[in-house]
Amino acid sequence: MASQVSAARYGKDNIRLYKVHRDEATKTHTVTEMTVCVLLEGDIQPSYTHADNSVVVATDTMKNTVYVLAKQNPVTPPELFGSIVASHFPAKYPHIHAAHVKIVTHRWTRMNIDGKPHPHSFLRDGTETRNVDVTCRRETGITIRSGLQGLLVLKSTGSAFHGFIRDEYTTLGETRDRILSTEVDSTWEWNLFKTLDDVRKLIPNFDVAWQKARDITLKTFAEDNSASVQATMYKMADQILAAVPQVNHVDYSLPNKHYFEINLEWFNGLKNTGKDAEVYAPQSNPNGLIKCTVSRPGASKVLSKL
Ligand SMILES: O=c1[nH]c(=O)c2[nH]c(=O)[nH]c2[nH]1
Repeated sequence: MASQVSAARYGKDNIRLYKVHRDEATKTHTVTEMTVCVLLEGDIQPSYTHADNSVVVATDTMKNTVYVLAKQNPVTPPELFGSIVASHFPAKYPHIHAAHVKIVTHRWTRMNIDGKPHPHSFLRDGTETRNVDVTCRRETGITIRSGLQGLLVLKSTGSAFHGFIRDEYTTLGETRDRILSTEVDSTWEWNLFKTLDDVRKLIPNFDVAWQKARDITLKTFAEDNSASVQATMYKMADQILAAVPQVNHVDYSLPNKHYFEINLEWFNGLKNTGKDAEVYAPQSNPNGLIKCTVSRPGASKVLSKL
């Protein structure tokens, strides 16, 4: 049977990278730590079907390339560095048509010591990451999806859930006051960039967009009198579209991390439900999982990436 390879990409995952910037004038260091994945696409089928390695850029070469490009270029904002790495491969190798680069940037937040920012000491203040997914296709250009992931939040009131379908399968009670907790995964997709120079023109906008998305997420989470995860996440996405004109699509994926009331009536009639609830049981699983893509009116349809 002459079966064909109908889709293929390959590359190096979990490339770990750290870069320091030393400001000689102020003797201040700034550090960046990231994990990079590079996957290539192109005329590589013979490597699968005929054991022909003459078409193979070794994944080890890809790793080396990432380190060289990190030395020669800024690694921030990650949207720019991702675009530099992704553009390199189709430019360098004629048979490679597209490169996919994912960058996860880990937090190293400057320490405050005796009330002053320390010049070279940092702490990991949470598992939240700033992410980019960049694809460079020789034919079309550069697509960038930016995001933040792993931002764990909780509110102890200001959240309700009622009016949902009640039928013979339903046991959940209606609630006008519940705990709401989630781990935010938010993504915003930039309009297509034709060239790397077009990406460079937007350099300041990438950090601003990340900050706005994060601020909007936190403020809306805190202040919205939530009717549901669905309604609150739509408000977040809608505001990001308003705040960042070059973005047409915003995705959220939010687990609903449940906190169950515990009935303690059995212990001498101890009241711990409804308005008396104070001690709860946080649940690991199962959890709700609520996703959406929100698009600017008139924006071209995206294939669902949910
Ligand atoms: O905000 C919520 N949305 C749901 O769809 C849902 N379903 C559920 O059981 N609890 C919740 N909460």
